[in-house]
Amino acid sequence: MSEIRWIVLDIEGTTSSTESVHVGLYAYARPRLGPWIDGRPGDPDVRSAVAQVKAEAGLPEEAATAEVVRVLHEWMDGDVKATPLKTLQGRIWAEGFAAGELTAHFFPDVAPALRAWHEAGHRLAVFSSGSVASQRPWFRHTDAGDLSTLVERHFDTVNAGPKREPASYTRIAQDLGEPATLLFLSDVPAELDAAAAAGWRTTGVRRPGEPSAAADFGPHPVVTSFEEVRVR
Ligand SMILES: CSCCC(=O)C(=O)COP(=O)(O)O
Ligand SMILES: [Mg+2]
Repeated sequence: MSEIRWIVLDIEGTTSSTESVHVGLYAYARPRLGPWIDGRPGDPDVRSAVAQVKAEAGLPEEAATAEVVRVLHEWMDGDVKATPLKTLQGRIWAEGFAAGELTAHFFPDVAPALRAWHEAGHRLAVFSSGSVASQRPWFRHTDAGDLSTLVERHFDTVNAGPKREPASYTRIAQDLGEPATLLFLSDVPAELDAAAAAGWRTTGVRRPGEPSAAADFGPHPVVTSFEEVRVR
């Protein structure tokens, strides 16, 4: 079997608790979305994200910010991983981290494992629905110290594609290397299925108390902690 060169990490439910994302980050973004959008009328990324929200939600182009925010809130309530929502959330969170108002939660086994894997020569990347703009500060401002220097590459639904589609993993492999040398860790079986279909190695992360505790991981190896992940 090929040596594992890159370990690619999902965030929510894998490195970090779902509660910390939903209660910590989502609650931070929720009241800020409207004023934040209205405060950046000339920002091309914000304009593009707002236009995408309207298109995806079937709103007219002239819809008011309040209508857009209503859709964004609905998506957050359903944890819909819509790219324009992730773009807007990510920019707001990045400011929150920079201002010292947010700290990222990591499960206690994660930071020691990342340091050990890095020390052993494995390279680390992230593939999350959370935007790259939010992934970077998430790993920099953590309750386990600054982990950002361990992570060399960041992928999201913009630069790689949807996480449940094999083509996204093929795209990442074109960047990182031979699929059989890439290991993806995730709490979502459909994401692991997509990675495996692209030739990647996979491990399901079933953490007690997380939504994945009841998931069926099918043929994928399963761990409950990063201490159990086989990287050989
Ligand atoms: C930088 S943390 C943002 C987390 C987030 O918004 C998200 O949707 C996480 O989804 P994942 O693909 O990591 O399960
Ligand atoms: Mg996840």
